[in-house]
Amino acid sequence: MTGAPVVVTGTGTDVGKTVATAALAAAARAVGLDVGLCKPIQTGLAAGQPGDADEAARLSGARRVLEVRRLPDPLAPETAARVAGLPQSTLAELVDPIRGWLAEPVPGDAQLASASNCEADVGPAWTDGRLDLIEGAGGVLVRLGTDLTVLDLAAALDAPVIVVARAGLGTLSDTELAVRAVEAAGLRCAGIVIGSWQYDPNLAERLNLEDLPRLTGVPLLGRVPCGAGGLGPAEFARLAPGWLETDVLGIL
Ligand SMILES: Nc1ncnc2c1ncn2[C@@H]1O[C@H](COP(=O)(O)OP(=O)(O)OP(=O)(O)O)[C@@H](O)[C@H]1O
Ligand SMILES: C[C@H](N)[C@H](N)CCCCCC(=O)O
Ligand SMILES: [Mg+2]
Repeated sequence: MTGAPVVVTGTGTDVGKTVATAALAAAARAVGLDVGLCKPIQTGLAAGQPGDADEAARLSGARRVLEVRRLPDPLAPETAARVAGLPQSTLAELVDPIRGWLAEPVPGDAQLASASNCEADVGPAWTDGRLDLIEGAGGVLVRLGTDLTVLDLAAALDAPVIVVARAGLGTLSDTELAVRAVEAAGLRCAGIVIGSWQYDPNLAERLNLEDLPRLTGVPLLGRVPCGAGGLGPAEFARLAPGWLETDVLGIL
């Protein structure tokens, strides 16, 4: 029985979903979990260019990557398909390949941490030594297809959802709206990750550390330092677990 994957969405584009996904992947690998990284629809990249899932794998060292569909223009997937004159993605066209990917056994040489001997207190997101992370496109209500969002994917996969948010002034309303959208869809929002944390946070950023969990009702799971995406993989993998709450895997 495979645990549910975890969907990583955000309050918008460029908030840090990919780097936060990579950080979660690195933290899971650090306790022996085998990590899978999925991007259902990648937009804005030509064939052969590394996508978000490839980038998160590069940074974290995770080896299982799935990108279901790629569309050429840097737009919301539904818009990108329309302007390219291509058919819209359906829920089944995204979920079925993901389910097949989730059903694949992890590589035989993976040194898996079973639930019994895993050092960390990890939660129900995995049962057989794996954690699979699915990154949406842009913000939580971005259309992946006609009347289709990443929340529909999360619901179909029974996946908890992490919201990646900005650090500064303006994030309180954006983040609460995103969390409310997740919960209005009947999904569990496992928590918030700040996707780009300044080394010298200003007053609003410092206070948001308390106000984000207080106002949304979900925990702040960590902060990814700004520029983290520019670290080398070894440095990223070494530092990333420290950016997240020590019990983050238990919460998932
Ligand atoms: N290689 C890098 N070097 C420095 N900064 C980076 C690098 N990659 C990403 N960043 C920065 O980190 C922040 C988050 O980028 P990221 O790609 O994780 O956002 P995202 O939410 O995944 O975007 P999208 O909606 O396109 O998926 C951005 O400010 C980006 O400029
Ligand atoms: C192309 C970019 N990298 C993102 N993946 C797509 C972001 C779509 C945002 C749509 C919107 O909210 O206006
Ligand atoms: Mg991304």
